[in-house]
Amino acid sequence: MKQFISVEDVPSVPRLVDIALDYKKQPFKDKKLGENKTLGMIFLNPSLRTRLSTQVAAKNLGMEAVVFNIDKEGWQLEMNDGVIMNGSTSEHVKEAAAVMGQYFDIMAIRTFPGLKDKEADYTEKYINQFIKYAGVPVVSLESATLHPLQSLTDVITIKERWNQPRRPKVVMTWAPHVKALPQAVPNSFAQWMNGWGEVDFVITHPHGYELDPKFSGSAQIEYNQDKALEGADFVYVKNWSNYNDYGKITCTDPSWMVDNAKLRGTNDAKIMHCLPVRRNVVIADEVLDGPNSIVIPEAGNRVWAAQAVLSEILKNK
Ligand SMILES: CCC[C@H](NC(C)=O)C(=O)O
Ligand SMILES: NC(=O)OP(=O)(O)O
Repeated sequence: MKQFISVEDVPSVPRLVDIALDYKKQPFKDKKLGENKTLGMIFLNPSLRTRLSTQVAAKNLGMEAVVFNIDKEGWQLEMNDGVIMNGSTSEHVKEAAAVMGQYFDIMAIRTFPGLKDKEADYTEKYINQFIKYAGVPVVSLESATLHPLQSLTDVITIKERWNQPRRPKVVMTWAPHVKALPQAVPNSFAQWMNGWGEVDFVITHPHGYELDPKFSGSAQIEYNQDKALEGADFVYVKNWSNYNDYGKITCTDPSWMVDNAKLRGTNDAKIMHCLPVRRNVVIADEVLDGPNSIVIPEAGNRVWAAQAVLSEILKNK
């Protein structure tokens, strides 16, 4: 694997999931693989899980992880090529990315969307500039439209819990939020559920909240949340801002919040969320504190997902 930006960078999802589950059983079996190698982790946005789990994964492989909050600690970056830099930007991404490529063997970067310019976000302008100039493999820590480490984690979490011969019904449901959030996590979850191909996948959301069809793909779309949740084995809860009316919040209906009553029609479904979650806005306390929530072990699996990705890139170097 040369980079990890999307499910399209993964030759075999089942094989990568097995590698991750093997690391979960034997975390230190490849602790020399990354010896004398350095992972640079560049953040343009906040993070808890991605930052900490990827650092632990690097350590498990013997790698040194260097974390840089470039939005707070670095120079203001110019992302547009060919401009006269006489404004507020002090350094061009051409130099910044190339210099960091001199220091690191692998670069990992988080670049949230601006949610203003749909074209800039959906052409992945920012992360593609880093890929173009870094000169080393790049791992996405969540880009404008995708979050592949989270989605690999979610596949791992479903795979390790499902032991019935039939395909599980997995339902991703929109839920309200007080801020306009990216579509990256739901885009990515849909892309991986479709790419993995081992589940019956349904997406439910209010009218107008359709995701980019290139990500929702073959998923069944159901606008009636209760109908969608009938018989669900896994419920993946996530808010996202409107893709069609780009970056806007066009629905604030609190009845989309997931509570125990909402889950009555499911097949005793396990509840998933990438975190951070707004309690009692997105998911009710009674669900998050109940026996069916697996959001904490789901977050724990972030380490094994990152370790599998880093090891596959190191083996390719
Ligand atoms: C992993 C989630 C990161 C981000 N969440 C927030 C709150 O910005 C999102 O919804 O994409
Ligand atoms: N799920 C996830 O990526 O969490 P952070 O934004 O805290 O890294």
